[in-house]
Amino acid sequence: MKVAKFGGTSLANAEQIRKVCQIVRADKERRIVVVSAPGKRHPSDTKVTDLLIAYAQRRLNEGEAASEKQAVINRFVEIMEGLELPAQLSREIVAELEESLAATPADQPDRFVDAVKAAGEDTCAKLVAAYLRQLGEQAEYVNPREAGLYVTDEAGNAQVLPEAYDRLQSLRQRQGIVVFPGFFGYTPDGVLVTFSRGGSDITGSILAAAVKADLYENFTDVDSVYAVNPNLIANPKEIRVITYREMRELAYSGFTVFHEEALLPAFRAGIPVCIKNTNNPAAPGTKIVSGRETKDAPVAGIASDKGFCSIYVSKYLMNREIGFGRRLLQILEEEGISYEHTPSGIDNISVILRERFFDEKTESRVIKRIMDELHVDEVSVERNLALVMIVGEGMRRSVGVCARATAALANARVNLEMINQGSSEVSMIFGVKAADADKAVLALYQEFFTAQSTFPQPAATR
Ligand SMILES: Nc1ncnc2c1ncn2[C@@H]1O[C@H](COP(=O)(O)OP(=O)(O)O)[C@@H](O)[C@H]1O
Ligand SMILES: N[C@@H](CC(=O)OP(=O)(O)O)C(=O)O
Repeated sequence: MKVAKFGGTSLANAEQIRKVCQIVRADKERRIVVVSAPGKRHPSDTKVTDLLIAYAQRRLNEGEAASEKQAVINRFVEIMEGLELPAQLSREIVAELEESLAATPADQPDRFVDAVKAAGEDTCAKLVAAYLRQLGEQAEYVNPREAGLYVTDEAGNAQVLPEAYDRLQSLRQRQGIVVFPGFFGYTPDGVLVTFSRGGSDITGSILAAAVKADLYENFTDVDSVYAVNPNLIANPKEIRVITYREMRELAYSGFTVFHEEALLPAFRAGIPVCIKNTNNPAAPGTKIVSGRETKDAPVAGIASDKGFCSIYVSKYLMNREIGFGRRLLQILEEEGISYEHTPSGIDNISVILRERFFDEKTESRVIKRIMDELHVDEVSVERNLALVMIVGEGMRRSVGVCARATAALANARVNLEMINQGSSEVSMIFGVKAADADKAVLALYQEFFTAQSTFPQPAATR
């Protein structure tokens, strides 16, 4: 049995949905289909999820949002007309959509926004199931609440609860094709909560783990995962096979093609994942597995992500002060801030954070606490940083990867703010100014993936 997830661009209009259904029908093993909400039809278009967010925000601010509501309905009506679904059925689907949108924000705006956002995936699943039936397939829409996709109560950032897996297992016994909306689940008390953005990938992975699928297929709009974001470099090297660990690191730092939280359920259950293209299903795609041969090249991929900042703290004899690191991180914990990395020297330590958790008010509070409570010599904050990451299982066995990377960055005149090699040795992170991030990625790509390397190639050590 396979679980196949289709992303927003794969469902953007009637023509795309026809392709999706053709792919589903082409393999009898594709028994569970997870759908996103319709995405962009062209680069300047708006995803249905973003239309829904605009609707929810305006309802919250102004009480009504008629034109935003109509924009959502129009997208679905256009799709259903294009698929030639019976008028009565289309009216029923639209009526259910309108019912979800009519919910009152009351005093829990987060819950209202989540319920509205989920309507995109929910409506899409209903109409895809209807279209599959129109094609003669036995197909049913399954609601995450009825199926037992239980999640935590964190609006817009749900986490699956362990008991969900047992409940969802029974999907395996269903006859015909199950069409399941991605992106949301319910708390055990019945409150709808969405995953973070891009979270339909997570739904697919959870279902694949729960039903012990042979394969989790993730259909998107590119032939494969590439060694670098194809929006930065044209026609980059395709990755055929990548490990869960490599993909997790790359997804963390900018490979938006697969949600970083989506790997864990499949990984724990040992389910292989394949990223494929709805517009070119014959292409082999990228397989994510637990282990792979690494003799060809040390680096599998290069990713970058902006929006980081760094708190630099120095204090003479910091290395002798027992508990210094804990007390520093405790200040962040008490302020509700998660941190990303902590590169350190003998008498200094930097804490790298996502800027979105560190506005100016928080910054002044945290800096004051660090000075008052830790009596440091110096504390400063640097903003507008990017993290550029090179990732590869083969790096562990290769000499000189760091030298090659830093030489390439130096040649491109990129100043390094920070270097961090994770203890797993699967990745190396370079902190650079956000304005230099693309230049850094290009320089590293040329070094590790093209014949333009200027550095002597060292041999593998063991
Ligand atoms: N390294 C990469 N390899 C492939 N695609 C990437 C990579 N990094 C970023 N992307 C982007 O991810 C997009 C697919 O992800 P997404 O838009 O979330 O798809 P979907 O709507 O199918 O879920 C691609 O169109 C591409 O622009
Ligand atoms: N529709 C949701 C969830 C999702 O996974 O979408 P996509 O498959 O288009 O990335 C979002 O836009 O966040």
